[in-house]
Amino acid sequence: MLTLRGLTKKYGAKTAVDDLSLEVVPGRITGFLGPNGAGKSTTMRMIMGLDRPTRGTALVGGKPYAELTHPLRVVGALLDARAAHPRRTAHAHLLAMARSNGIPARRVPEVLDAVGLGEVAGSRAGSFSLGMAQRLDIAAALLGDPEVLLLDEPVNGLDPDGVLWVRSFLRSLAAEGRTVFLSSHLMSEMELTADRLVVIGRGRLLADGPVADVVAAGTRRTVRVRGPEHGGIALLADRLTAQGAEVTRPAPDELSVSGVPLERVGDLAHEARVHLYELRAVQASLEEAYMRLTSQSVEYAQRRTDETAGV
Ligand SMILES: Nc1ncnc2c1ncn2[C@@H]1O[C@H](COP(=O)(O)OP(=O)(O)OP(=O)(O)O)[C@@H](O)[C@H]1O
Repeated sequence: MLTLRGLTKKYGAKTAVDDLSLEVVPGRITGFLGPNGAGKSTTMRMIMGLDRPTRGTALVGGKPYAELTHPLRVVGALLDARAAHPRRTAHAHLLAMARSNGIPARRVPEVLDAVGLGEVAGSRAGSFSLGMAQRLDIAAALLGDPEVLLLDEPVNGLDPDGVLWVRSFLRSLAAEGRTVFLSSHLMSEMELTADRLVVIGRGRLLADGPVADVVAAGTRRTVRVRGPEHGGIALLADRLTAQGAEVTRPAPDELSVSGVPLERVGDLAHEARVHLYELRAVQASLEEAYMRLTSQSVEYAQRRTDETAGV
């Protein structure tokens, strides 16, 4: 369990993390989303005792990190990619970590096998591909068999096989009852991986809950309608607008309707004697919800404009 209470970090006049309170529960993968500069890394650093909060607390398994007797046995983290020295073998890297943290040496082959690196234990970390290096960093995080795992952008730069492996491995760790907290910019990946989501913007909490709830809260339901291009669809658009619906016409035979339930759209079409070819509720994506939730919180508005221009 990870508990943040009123967690705040100021750098001079800049508030990087602003009164953040949340609980990250065991047995689930909780995704940590936010635009650049939202405060994700600062939050993770405070949890790991690498940065001191200006106010508030971050508790890991009920205690601040600094008060943990054997921190690696409580929380494992992947904050910087390629943490191992390139000349060290995977085995030697983990053994050094185990020794300096009072962890039995037998854990080293165990975690190497768990991440699928057992056969290359004697190879130098510098010869590893990005995917293998990522597995080694995850093995290091698992060394103390911790109940809490913290991962900052764990699939950054990985190929599809690597992404799939990380996703299923994290799922198995959550299924063992561990608390898995991971940040990512890849919203589509979060939608597939996370059970719960915490969204922040400008250091403040914007949403916290199951993925489906966050999507529902961040988007408006839309109804897609297709009908006869000439006459019918325009008539229906007028009727819908008169009922207070927000209507756009993405194609000559198509309407996108919000603010009116799907059933009402069907009834209005019937009353207006407009034949419909299609009437369906459009499933909003996490991406859409995220853009809406964070639209007021991006640090560099130009960056968001650039990002969306290509969509
Ligand atoms: N050491 C520091 N000194 C001053 N300002 C800092 C420092 N570290 C972070 N900040 C600022 O705090 C804010 C939050 O930064 P942080 O790196 O936590 O965001 P993030 O959500 O991890 O962003 P990204 O996704 O870009 O890594 C930013 O405005 C950043 O410029």
